[in-house]
Amino acid sequence: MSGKPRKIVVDRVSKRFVSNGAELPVIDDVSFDVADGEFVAIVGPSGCGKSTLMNIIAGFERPDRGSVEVDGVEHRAPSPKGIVISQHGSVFPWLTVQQNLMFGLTNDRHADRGDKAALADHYAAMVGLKGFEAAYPHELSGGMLKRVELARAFVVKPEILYMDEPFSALDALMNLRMRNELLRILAEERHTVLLITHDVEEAVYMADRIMVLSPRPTRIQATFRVDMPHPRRLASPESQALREAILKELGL
Ligand SMILES: Nc1ncnc2c1ncn2[C@@H]1O[C@H](COP(=O)(O)OP(=O)(O)OP(=O)(O)O)[C@@H](O)[C@H]1O
Repeated sequence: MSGKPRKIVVDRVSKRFVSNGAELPVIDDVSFDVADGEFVAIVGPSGCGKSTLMNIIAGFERPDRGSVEVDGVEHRAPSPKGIVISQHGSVFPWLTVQQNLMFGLTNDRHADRGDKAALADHYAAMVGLKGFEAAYPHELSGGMLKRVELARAFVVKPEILYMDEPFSALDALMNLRMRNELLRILAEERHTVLLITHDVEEAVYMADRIMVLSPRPTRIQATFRVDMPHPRRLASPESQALREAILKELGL
């Protein structure tokens, strides 16, 4: 992270839930930084607390102890600097693709409706949805819907993208396409990305750094820096060695 400003600082975050009167410790003293423009992937065993950690970092959940800072300011609620893309999807079914993309654009930033529509169409084209601006979500495939979602996140130009298993509902081919789409957009527009995934190859293919979380209550078990240039080849000896090392950390 040499020289780059720190975008996100997670400092000694702990969290437990109380469920049926029993305490469930989920996050145990987790600290890490994310540099401005860095792509950090988080992998970990099922149920270890990845989504909880992401929710805390994105400001949707409060930690019991510790803090999260974004640009040096403590982050206690969701901020317009960041946008979440989750596996559940958040496209409005009653709006067209263009209307969905225009939804997050506030009036003060984008003078008139024509500007907003042009921006929406630009991002629709960017994710390969040119010609589908007037289509409704039910007229699109699952992969196209995911692309609407990606465009919807990018159109508001967030500084931080919080991605929680964003492509896990897609088939393998579409998953690969979306990874490349995302990398292409990131090469054009710099964003800081935090990605949660259970797919080790997805992390190896895209991230600058991969953190492996331990089983619950989760801690950072290992960190791997990925210095390979893009486009990466998952079949390369370097990628394979990294994948093996991460799987070993996960006990697989
Ligand atoms: N609001 C809540 N109240 C009580 N328990 C919760 C709550 N949210 C999460 N948990 C529990 O915390 C633990 C961690 O959940 P979390 O969703 O963060 O894990 P995860 O690593 O994202 O899981 P997965 O890999 O299966 O998506 C689980 O045991 C879950 O049941």
